Amino acid sequence: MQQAELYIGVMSGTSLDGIDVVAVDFSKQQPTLIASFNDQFPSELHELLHHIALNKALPISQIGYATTWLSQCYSDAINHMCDCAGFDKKDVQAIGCHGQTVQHHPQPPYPYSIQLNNPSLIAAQTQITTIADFRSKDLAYGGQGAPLVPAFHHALFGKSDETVVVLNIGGIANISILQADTPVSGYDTGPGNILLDSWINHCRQLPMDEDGRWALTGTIIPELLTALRHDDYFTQPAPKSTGREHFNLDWLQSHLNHQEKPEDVQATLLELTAITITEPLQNYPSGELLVCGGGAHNSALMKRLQNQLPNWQVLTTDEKGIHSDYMEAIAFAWLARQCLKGIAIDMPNISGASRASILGGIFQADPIIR
Ligand SMILES: Nc1ncnc2c1ncn2[C@@H]1O[C@H](COP(=O)(O)OP(=O)(O)OP(=O)(O)O)[C@@H](O)[C@H]1O
Ligand SMILES: CC(=O)N[C@H]1[C@@H]2OC[C@@H](O2)[C@@H](O)[C@@H]1O[C@H](C)C(=O)O
Repeated sequence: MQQAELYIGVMSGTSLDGIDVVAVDFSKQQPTLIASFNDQFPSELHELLHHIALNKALPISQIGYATTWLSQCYSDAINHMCDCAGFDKKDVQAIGCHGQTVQHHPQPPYPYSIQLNNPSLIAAQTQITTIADFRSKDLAYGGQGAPLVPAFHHALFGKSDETVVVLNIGGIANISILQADTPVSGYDTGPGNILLDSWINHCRQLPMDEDGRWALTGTIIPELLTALRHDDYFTQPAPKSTGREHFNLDWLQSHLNHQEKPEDVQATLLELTAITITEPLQNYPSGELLVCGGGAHNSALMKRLQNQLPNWQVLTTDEKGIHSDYMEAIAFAWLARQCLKGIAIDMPNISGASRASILGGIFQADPIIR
């Protein structure tokens, strides 16, 4: 029997909705999800991370404290998943842990992308080699450092004659364009769930607009939609990447006259999200749009995507055998594997980096003391 090739992937994304952990076997043609676990952040940690991500004035000690607490949560989630799945941690080759992005600034002269993470703590608490800091090398070669998943989407789905676009709707939305005879490309289109979550949270203290139900009670405000679409990010050519430091509640409120009905603002945000995702795809006559990330559960948003791309087939990646909630975590398991094997990730057409490079830093597990 073929030996399993087990890796663990850990993702906590810009939505700040918690931690996804997966165990993946790469010994078969398609990665096989062996186990998964989703954990919420403790509410105090959630609030702290939110403050840091919004660049609110905080003593630096709070960043240290949040990093250790977060990494402890990652370790606990990994250990919990391994215990529940009942596999021996010695069989796991490595963990790929993205960390929590709190600032992403790929612009010169001093580009940086900050993910809170303590991979030494994770290696110590899990006794599994841990790989982290996946973005810095790409930034060092002049790339955006994001998005990284298009390389994985390519490895996963290959390229066919038909245009295939993989769309992740997380806090930020990003696309990967897979086309025969064309290098894989991909970039962040702009807001995914971030504005929808922020506005409903501000107005109704809810974490999300489930299935877009509140947005559906409102009416799109054309002037507001036009004003929001005027943001320079949307017309900027790729390579490009963005984050919460740009698209956030303050950004939205700077465009409001505060006479709007709140549900109309939500309807407008849903439309903005759908339009900015589909606009770049209007250049293709047809194709397959494979959606993953939490936004794939937003049925109102999914309907708008299909309406705006009438000649496309809009599906979730579940229909292609990859769990849409765990795509990013699976990608970090894959990135850990590529790093451990010393395989360079081909990013130039995606991030604008000057060369392909081996992404991630390795934090070794320690030998067993007898
Ligand atoms: N049933 C639902 N209806 C509407 N929205 C939903 C639903 N389920 C999940 N979501 C949205 O998905 C979000 C979480 O998505 P996901 O976990 O993919 O984000 P992330 O990984 O944090 O983001 P990123 O990919 O930007 O790093 C939630 O914050 C919520 O907005
Ligand atoms: C800097 C950062 O953390 N960016 C995230 C974010 O979330 C979605 C989008 O923006 C993407 O660019 C990226 O995450 C995925 C995992 C990526 O690098 O492909």
